[in-house]
Amino acid sequence: MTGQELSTVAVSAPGKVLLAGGYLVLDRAYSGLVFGLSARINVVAQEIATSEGVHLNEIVVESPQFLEAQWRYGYHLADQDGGIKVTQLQVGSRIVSNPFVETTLNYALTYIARAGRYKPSHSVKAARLTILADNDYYSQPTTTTSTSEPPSSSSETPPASSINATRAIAAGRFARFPTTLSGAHKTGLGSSAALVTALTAALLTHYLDRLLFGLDTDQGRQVLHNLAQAAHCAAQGKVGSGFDVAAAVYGSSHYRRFSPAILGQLPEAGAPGFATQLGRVVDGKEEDGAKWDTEVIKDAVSLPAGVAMRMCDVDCGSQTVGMVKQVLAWRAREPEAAKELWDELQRRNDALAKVLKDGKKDEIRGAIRKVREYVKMMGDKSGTPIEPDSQTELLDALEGVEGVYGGVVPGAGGFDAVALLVRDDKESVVRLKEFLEDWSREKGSRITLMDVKGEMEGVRHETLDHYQGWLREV
Ligand SMILES: Nc1ncnc2c1ncn2[C@@H]1O[C@H](COP(=O)(O)OP(=O)(O)OP(=O)(O)O)[C@@H](O)[C@H]1O
Ligand SMILES: C[C@@](O)(CCOP(=O)(O)O)CC(=O)O
Repeated sequence: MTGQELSTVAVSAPGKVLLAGGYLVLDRAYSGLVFGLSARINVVAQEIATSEGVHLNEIVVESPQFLEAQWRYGYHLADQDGGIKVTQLQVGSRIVSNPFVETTLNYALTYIARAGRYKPSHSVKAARLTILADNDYYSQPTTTTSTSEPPSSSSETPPASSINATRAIAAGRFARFPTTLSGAHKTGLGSSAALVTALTAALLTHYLDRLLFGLDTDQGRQVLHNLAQAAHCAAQGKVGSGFDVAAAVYGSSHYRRFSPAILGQLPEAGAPGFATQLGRVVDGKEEDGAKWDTEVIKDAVSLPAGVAMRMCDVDCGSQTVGMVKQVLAWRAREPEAAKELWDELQRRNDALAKVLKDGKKDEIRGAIRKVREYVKMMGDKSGTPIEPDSQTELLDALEGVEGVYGGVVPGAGGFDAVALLVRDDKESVVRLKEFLEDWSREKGSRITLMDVKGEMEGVRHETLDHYQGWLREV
């Protein structure tokens, strides 16, 4: 595996929205209606060329849209089957960590070294990974300029650091932000899950022979899903429902989570036995006791012709932390009442999915109202602002806009977003934008229609022409 040149590859994975099934989907007894989004995180993997006989143990990851967004890592083979472990190297005067990138490298390189039978760790060749995120992942500042030049591909400093502007440059597909990544305002489209998935897919495709891994095979997508779920859970320090990673891999689907126990036995990256255990979990073989029970039914989800799923960013500054804890605490306190509510809400969510799947446009509004009634009840009973009154008022008023079938607070709910089902034509979008401008003015808030739309497709290969000007020569 050491001699040949590795090809440059580009992949992208979509963001997510959980249209129905928030909280329920945490429990395998229930499920969620998940949409993938047109906003994608793209990753390009390139080999870093070295002079003959020189071994460079370095993986460079960068997000040229942001300031100080370059992460460089050395790597070595950890003792006692601990897998490949990366160590962040200092760039400039300080180290800014990126736990999602670092954990993904530990997990993906460990799996690759094992599957590709790389013996010494330096036979994993040096690589550069460039991350480019579609604009809707982060709120754009109110003012944007209209001239956008991607940075020079030969520049040695991270390209975005040469930008002194105080505004994002958003004219192209990929905006350049005048901030660091931590200073950017996320819109909640699942950037970390799409990033972990796209980065894992790029690494697997770049390093492994096509006979060992193919993104377009069921088996390949399963390996990617399992590996990305494991890395994402480790990076975020908890095992969530995983609907965001499933959306990044498979796109829109009816999703039932995996049993959390599947990841329970996995040692920390670098710890003794990590490599073998990770391989066992990711390959998911029944005879190894590692069978995944995730259910992803793509056929169960679609939108009627002429209907689009759109998202609004509600930028009113208030965020509620600990909502999941609060809802689950109520469920534990009042299991019977909660079960009744969960069961009925599941029926209503399924009814909405069926109306959409069957293309019954005239039943969308009624089905959404029924879902919202129970989501509101879940919030009231648990004392959690899942559909807070300000969002209820907005969603009710939106029903009065011609072309809007209805909308919900997606995912965990709260103050920061609504997802709408709308007629997919220009006139409806113009009316919707005008309505949101008037509403924002009246309420002293800022609600914007994002460009992003619901989309069926999951992870995919891309051609390099999308990234012209953003890639360095290596
Ligand atoms: N463009 C990017 N480049 C590099 N890392 C990124 C990028 N976008 C996101 N990340 C990583 O993902 C983290 C954000 O993950 P987090 O789970 O907080 O947000 P999210 O997935 O967008 O949110 P939500 O789950 O609410 O949709 C960042 O701190 C960074 O580690
Ligand atoms: C509350 C929950 O069910 C959904 C959270 O969705 P979101 O991050 O708000 O899009 C949590 C989960 O599924 O991991």
